[in-house]
Amino acid sequence: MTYENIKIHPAVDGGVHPGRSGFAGGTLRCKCATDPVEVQVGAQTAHNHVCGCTKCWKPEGAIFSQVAVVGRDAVSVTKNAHKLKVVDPSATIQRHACTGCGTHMYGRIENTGHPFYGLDFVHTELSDADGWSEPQFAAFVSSVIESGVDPSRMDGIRGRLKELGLEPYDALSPPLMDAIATHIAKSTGALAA
Ligand SMILES: N[C@@H](CCC(=O)N[C@@H](CSCO)C(=O)NCC(=O)O)C(=O)O
Ligand SMILES: [Zn+2]
Ligand SMILES: [Zn+2]
Repeated sequence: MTYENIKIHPAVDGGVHPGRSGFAGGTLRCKCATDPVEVQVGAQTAHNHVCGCTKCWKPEGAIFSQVAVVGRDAVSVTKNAHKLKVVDPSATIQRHACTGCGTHMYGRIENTGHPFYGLDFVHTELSDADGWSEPQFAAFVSSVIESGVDPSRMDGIRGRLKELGLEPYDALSPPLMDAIATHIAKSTGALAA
């Protein structure tokens, strides 16, 4: 059985396109027809994934976002920074969105104690460069229901994700969840630092 007609995200619906080793970054551009915000990302991304959570930015019609991380030092706003505003200042990931078109340009963690402090979250489909790291798994899959996806569609959605090689998880992937737990255990003293 094929689940080919189930749409996940435009970047993967035709099959996952592999990244290129040696790729060193590019420019993300928002969707505004005039004065778009531009963000320079000066490195290859890591841990790219599709995310079903309600907080990550999705292109029109998509039920998943595509989101990767990159060192915050590699990220700089190069055009129209004045259009950016943090979507939810109380969130762990401070998503800087364009007030003109709503596109999230980068998400930053300001809590220095957070396991992922130092990494920014970016949507590399906002760049026309070819070579960004490809998505490796699907995170927060059950959360698409929170955006209004009918629960009866979940078997098909998980089937399609598996067909694409994007193993579905209802949180982050096991290695990332283990990294978070290790960080917490070291900060509480349950594990030696
Ligand atoms: N069911 C919730 C889940 C939201 C959530 O925890 N999202 C994750 C993943 S975002 C990128 O992978 C997270 O880490 N969020 C922290 C934050 O958003 O600040 C929902 O769907 O809303
Ligand atoms: Zn914009
Ligand atoms: Zn998310």
